[in-house]
Amino acid sequence: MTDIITSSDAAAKLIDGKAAAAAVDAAAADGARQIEAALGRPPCLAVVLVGDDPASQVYVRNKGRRTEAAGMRSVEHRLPADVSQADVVALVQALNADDGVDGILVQLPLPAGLDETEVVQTIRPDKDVDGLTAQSAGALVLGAPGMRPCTPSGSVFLAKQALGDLTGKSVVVIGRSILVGKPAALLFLAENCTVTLAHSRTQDLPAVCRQADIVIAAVGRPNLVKGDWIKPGACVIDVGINRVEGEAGKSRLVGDVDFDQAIETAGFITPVPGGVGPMTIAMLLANTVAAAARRAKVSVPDSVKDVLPG
Ligand SMILES: Nc1nc2c(c(=O)[nH]1)N[C@@H](CN(C=O)c1ccc(C(=O)N[C@@H](CCC(=O)O)C(=O)O)cc1)CN2
Repeated sequence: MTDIITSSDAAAKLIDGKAAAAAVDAAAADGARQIEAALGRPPCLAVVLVGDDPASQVYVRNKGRRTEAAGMRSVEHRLPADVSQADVVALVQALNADDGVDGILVQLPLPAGLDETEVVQTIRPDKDVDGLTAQSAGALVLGAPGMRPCTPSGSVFLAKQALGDLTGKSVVVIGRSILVGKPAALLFLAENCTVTLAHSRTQDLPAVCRQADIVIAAVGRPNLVKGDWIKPGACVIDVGINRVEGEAGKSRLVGDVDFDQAIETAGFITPVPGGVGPMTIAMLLANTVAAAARRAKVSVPDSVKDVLPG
């Protein structure tokens, strides 16, 4: 297995999200084999893509490929951007009722005009492999079993690879989205961290960040977090994926953290691309195996339990 933590020429070690995702994909594949042996069929993930957003098309294609590579069944439903709200809801209801489907994911964002909240809340909680329904969010708040959102779960996994037990660590999460910031704060709290949830109205954000052992940057603002915002030796998990104009008119991806600065101060840092991004799909595969197991009332395979947050 490729190392997940590797050294760099600068102060910080790199957290290799691709290597970590490969390890989680392998754990999901192992779990999928066990589910297939128990049920006579592999776990099945249904993905709904509405419209033709180029990035969403890439993510959905990659989800399908990696689901199948892990030995699971992948079903894709594509709807045009001008589909009605009622038709999207009806498709989700049909997938809810389909006993052969274990997990349902609606790729976000939905095109303007569609009510994202209503669509997501239509997903049956036991098939909510994205962890975004009110029931999943409530279970996270309560510390009860349930599906956890994929990118925050991936962030916890990477932080544990770097630091081991996270108990007592001070964590600053920048960004309060439902997809990443809020669930990330709760997941790190569940790891016994002391969590600050910072956002665009936080006063003196650099000073708030400087006291963190772990910084989770999830605001969608390219290079917002500067090197002198980072406590020496801290672990920096960059969730931002921002496309910016690069040299010769070519676009390139950068995170929310100024990587070239932060790598000189941090102890550990995720790159963009190749950091948290690949973990999002890896955790989706692990959630799909867990959903299939729980629906069939068989134990969640240990390989999958080991990679999901506690
Ligand atoms: N229903 C959901 N929608 C969206 C989610 C989600 O978790 N559930 N997250 C993002 C998109 N996303 C998965 O859906 C996702 C984003 C990024 C990556 C990834 O591997 N990124 C690569 C770079 C890819 C590129 O070149 O563009 C990386 O960071 O290395 C995977 C999945 C929003 N929507």
